[in-house]
Amino acid sequence: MRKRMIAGNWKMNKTYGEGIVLAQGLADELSGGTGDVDVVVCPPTVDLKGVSEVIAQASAPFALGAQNVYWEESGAYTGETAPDMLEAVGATHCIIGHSERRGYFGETDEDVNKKTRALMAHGIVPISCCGEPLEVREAGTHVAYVVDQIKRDTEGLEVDDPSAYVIAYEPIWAIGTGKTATADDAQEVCGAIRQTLVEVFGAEAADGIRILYGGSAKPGNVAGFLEKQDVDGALVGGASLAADSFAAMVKAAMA
Ligand SMILES: O=C[C@H](O)COP(=O)(O)O
Repeated sequence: MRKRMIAGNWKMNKTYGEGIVLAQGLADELSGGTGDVDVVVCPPTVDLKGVSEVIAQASAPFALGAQNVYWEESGAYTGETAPDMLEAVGATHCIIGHSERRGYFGETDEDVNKKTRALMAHGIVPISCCGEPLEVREAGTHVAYVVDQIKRDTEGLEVDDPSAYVIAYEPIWAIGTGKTATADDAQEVCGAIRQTLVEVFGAEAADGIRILYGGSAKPGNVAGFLEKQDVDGALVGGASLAADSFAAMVKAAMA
């Protein structure tokens, strides 16, 4: 049985002080616990340490995730962050391959593959994103597009603990647009991702890997996605920027 996961991607929002306030608000909202749901918040890099302290001080029932990582251990890579730097501030998860990083910063499937290996070597859970642009969806080739992405992103990988590797399917046309995929749209692609994971890792591992949906997910629509067989949670952007809406999504996942 896969444990549901609700992950919040703050993207490039919230200064240090604002991040502390949001994390504290979320700790208050979720003080009753999150039941059998894994909750992760992914603030900007400079906010990680502060949010980590809020989690520790408030015994908050959520984990800390980063939004990016570099695969080298250290060295002359200006502006980058190594896996052990994330570990040192308490990050246990890390988003990689988000379409915004792919689109604006040229991140490739090869990069995603290297980042996955680096994170896994440090025991940090990758939340590895995939998803098709609008023109691919309109051409009706979205399933093949995402399956190819998954095959490249996972090439040569070994997954010892399926619960420590997470995929997020985010159709690019649904991100921050208010235009949501239907739950059936999500299931179509998430089902194909699961099938691909069976081919890549075998049935047992594939059955334990969580697949999240992301793209204008909100308190009002998240339950519909979670009803689907191969959708195990949500990667939330805009609705994770307010404690009450994000907490409402966690509570919907607990129901
Ligand atoms: O990482 C999160 C996704 O890009 C979804 O963002 P959104 O919920 O604002 O559409």
